[in-house]
Amino acid sequence: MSSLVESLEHALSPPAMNSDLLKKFKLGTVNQHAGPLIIGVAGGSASGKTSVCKVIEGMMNRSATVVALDSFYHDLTEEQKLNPSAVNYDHPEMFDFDALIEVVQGLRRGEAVQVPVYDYVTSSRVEYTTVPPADIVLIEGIFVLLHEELRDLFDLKIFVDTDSDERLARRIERDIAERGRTVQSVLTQYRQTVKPAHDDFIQPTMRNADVIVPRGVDNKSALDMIVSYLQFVVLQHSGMNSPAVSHAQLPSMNHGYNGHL
Ligand SMILES: Nc1ncnc2c1ncn2[C@@H]1O[C@H](COP(=O)(O)OP(=O)(O)O)[C@@H](O)[C@H]1O
Ligand SMILES: O=c1ccn([C@@H]2O[C@H](COP(=O)(O)O)[C@@H](O)[C@H]2O)c(=O)[nH]1
Repeated sequence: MSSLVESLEHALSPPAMNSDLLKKFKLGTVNQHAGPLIIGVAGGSASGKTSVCKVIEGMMNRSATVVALDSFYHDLTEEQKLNPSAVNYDHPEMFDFDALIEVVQGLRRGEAVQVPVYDYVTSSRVEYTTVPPADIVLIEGIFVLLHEELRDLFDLKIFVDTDSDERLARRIERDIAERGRTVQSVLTQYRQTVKPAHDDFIQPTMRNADVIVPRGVDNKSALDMIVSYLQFVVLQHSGMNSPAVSHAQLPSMNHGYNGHL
């Protein structure tokens, strides 16, 4: 145990892991509640939140599931429906946080939950899907570290920190390929709402994170450390080990992830 704590302390330079989390980790009190570990993953648009979640999900040797804040956009008003491309999708009031909190609480109780499926092309909820319970629940979205009640449900808070020029480049490619946009529409939306929201609401939530992951999935060391940490906490939580579990009992750092999705 102490060797793991020491290696985490040395490997993660501040502010990568905050001292509160390290303290809880040392005391073995990260996850005090029954049920799965709930992890919030925030970051700017196209920072790599979804990709980071998918990699963590794939590396865990326990069941894991990902729920996106974007599934919880409110329905557009009749007026907004007349011109959906003029809507500001980057304001916290656009989301139904209460519905997301209910879903997180259900998963925390070990229940299957109904989650909306959002269509970015039509900016609407198209159906619902059943998400089964899992040992690890990842909640990703631009504002997941902003909303206090939601934030308080997380056992670990991660912020994916990717340069804004790289995020814009990715957003242009992704939104044209997957979300029915043009270069011009992506640039206009970025200037009018995406960048201001990032500066005003999203970037400041980095201070609420326990762990900051620069460069997203390119940061293989950070993902290895997060997964080892989660395996350890799940083991501790499931009573398979005492808090004095030794480093040697930890799952291997090599989970077969080679840096590619
Ligand atoms: N490290 C990376 N290098 C290159 N492209 C990436 C990287 N991470 C994510 N992407 C791509 O960038 C886009 C946005 O990534 P995604 O994980 O969906 O971000 P977010 O969930 O933060 O919007 C996707 O098309 C994804 O394939
Ligand atoms: O109808 C919509 C809904 C959302 N958006 C944009 O999506 C991003 C958030 O998703 P990420 O996967 O985190 O990028 C947000 O910045 C909205 O601008 C949209 O364009 N249309």
